[in-house]
Amino acid sequence: MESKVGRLLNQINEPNDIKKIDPREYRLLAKEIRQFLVHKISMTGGHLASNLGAVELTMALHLCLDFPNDSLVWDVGHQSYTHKLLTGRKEGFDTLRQFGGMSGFPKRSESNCDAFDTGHSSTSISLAIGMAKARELKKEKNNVFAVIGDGALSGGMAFEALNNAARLKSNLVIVLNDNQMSISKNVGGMSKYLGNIRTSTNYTEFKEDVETKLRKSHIGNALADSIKGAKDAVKRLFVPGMLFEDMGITYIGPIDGHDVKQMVSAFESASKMQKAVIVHVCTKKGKGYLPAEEDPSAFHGIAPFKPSDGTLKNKEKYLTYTYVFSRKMVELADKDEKIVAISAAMPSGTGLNRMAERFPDRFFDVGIAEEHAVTFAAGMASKGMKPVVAIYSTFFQRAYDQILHDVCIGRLPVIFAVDRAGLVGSDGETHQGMFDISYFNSMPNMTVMAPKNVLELEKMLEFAAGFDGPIAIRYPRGKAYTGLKEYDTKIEYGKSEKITDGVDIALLAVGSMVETAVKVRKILLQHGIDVTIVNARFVKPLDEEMLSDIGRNHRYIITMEEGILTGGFGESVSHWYQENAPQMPFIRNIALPDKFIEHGSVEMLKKKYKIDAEGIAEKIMDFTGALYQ
Ligand SMILES: Cc1ncc(C[n+]2csc(CCOP(=O)(O)OP(=O)(O)O)c2C)c(N)n1
Ligand SMILES: CC(=O)[C@@H](O)[C@H](O)COP(=O)(O)O
Ligand SMILES: [Mg+2]
Repeated sequence: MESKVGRLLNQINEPNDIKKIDPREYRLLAKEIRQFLVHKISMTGGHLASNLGAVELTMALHLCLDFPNDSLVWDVGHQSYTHKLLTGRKEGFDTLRQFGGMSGFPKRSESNCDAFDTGHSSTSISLAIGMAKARELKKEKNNVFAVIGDGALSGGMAFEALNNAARLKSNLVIVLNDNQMSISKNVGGMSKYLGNIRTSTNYTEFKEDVETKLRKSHIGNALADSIKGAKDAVKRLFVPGMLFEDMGITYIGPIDGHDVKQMVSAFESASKMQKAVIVHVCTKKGKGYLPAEEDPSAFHGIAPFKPSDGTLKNKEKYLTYTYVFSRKMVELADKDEKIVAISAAMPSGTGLNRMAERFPDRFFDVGIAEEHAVTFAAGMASKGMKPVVAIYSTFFQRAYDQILHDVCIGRLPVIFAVDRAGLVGSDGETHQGMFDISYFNSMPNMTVMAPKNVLELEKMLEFAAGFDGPIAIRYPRGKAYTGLKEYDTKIEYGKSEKITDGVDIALLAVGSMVETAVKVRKILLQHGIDVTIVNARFVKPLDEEMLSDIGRNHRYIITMEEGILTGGFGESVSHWYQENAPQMPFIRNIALPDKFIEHGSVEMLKKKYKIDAEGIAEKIMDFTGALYQ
């Protein structure tokens, strides 16, 4: 693959510049874009495969739309790289997903051609309906297009939106980018339906052909009308997209999503109809780069790699919490046949693929449907099963009410494996796992735990498997902590673990923050300050005996958590002392600020927000300054 910006891409520096390109050169332009994407993403990492698949689709959209007047909503937004390129953001690719650099998702702050900031799945149709309605009310004239993948179409919100879209009286074009893939293979009834459409006759051509030919022929209109009636009755047998048509949404397709000309003509026709129209385009995830075509899941979100063969540049192997979780799940499931596992379209991201291989009948991928995943688990738990729902912290946000209403009220034994809890890094503000402590903490009947290291994750999973009630275990992305192995006391409900005994200052740390607390202690020791470290283990319920003890023996109490301050562990601890301590200790809560955290490496972000060891030690010295000057 060549790395330089090609001749045609070089001519595209502003929105709508693509319209100046000679149509005979579209194929070459698509090639240049792919070369550019592979080259740049090989250096920064990013969502390669989805973007390679959407090159011609994005070109066709840009040929039909007028930016920034028209609105184009990208579902999830991970496939918007070509859109960024065609709207004058070539240079941004040097800093893609890096601290201070260009985001990997659409961002209105980055360009007025980005209609909405996205990151979570299945929102595009709702957003686009909202924009179309606003356009109607404001009596404006512009196009509103949504691009949704077949994976994102498995999400409940997308179905809710389709239900609503059928009532639109003005134009809305929903482009369904069907590559038969979510991150892994796409699953479910809708995916099967789309598969059937793909393999059926192209009725769009057929329908027009039959009617036009009849009306033009000497058979005449009367016969055409009567045949049309009969045809309507039988067409359900083989007409593609009839499900959408029956709902009141016009269906066009399936169309080759790598044929710019075909797509342009479909988009132009679709944009003339005063209603919602679905244009179904079929694409290949990873198109044009063999390693990504062969393994689109691996190249969905990829770390920097060698473009020559697609192998990762950083060969360092390290243990992750996800891996430890996946291994332990299989072990637990082996011992207890009531244990089942549920994933919302992320079997490999959560490590549940191991469970899927070992116990295919007890593993369920429900698609991008976090709300359904949780209530489905509640149903199983109500019948005596022990479901483990493994979802990233950021995506569990979707299922707040299902956890609260369907699981917690009935105290059902559902285990929530909260992966990617804490800062995740380069995906940025839509993906940071910083709210889960607060939302799980707010739920009655919920137990919330966080392991300090890999061994403790295993122990917590064992504990949870034998626990009768809702329980969440949160653990972070990336390299797992393997230190402090010697601290492995039995997990007891609501009990913390003392790591070191010091004087005056106690650090009460949650999960990943125990490792940081050990580092903070080292720094403080250099200043002659020895501190007590407590591994909280449980965020909820609080270890009241420990709090009472620590409160009696320490003047300063520092809580530490990798989550937002509001509603978090620190606030619970402060509140407990307020209510229970005869004399209030000085308390400082170390947590993430009440704001959305941008993209960048986790290390940099921790430094910026002063939740790294140095930052925390500095805060502690400031806070306790009077004592130690
Ligand atoms: C609510 C939510 N759950 C999970 C994800 C993780 N996720 C990002 S992209 C993706 C697959 C999307 O598949 P599709 O829409 O078909 O797009 P493709 O990558 O195939 O182009 C998933 C599961 C997410 N972004 N949002
Ligand atoms: C776009 C999206 O939501 C996912 O692809 C996400 O980026 C995956 O994150 P991990 O890399 O942590 O699995
Ligand atoms: Mg897809």
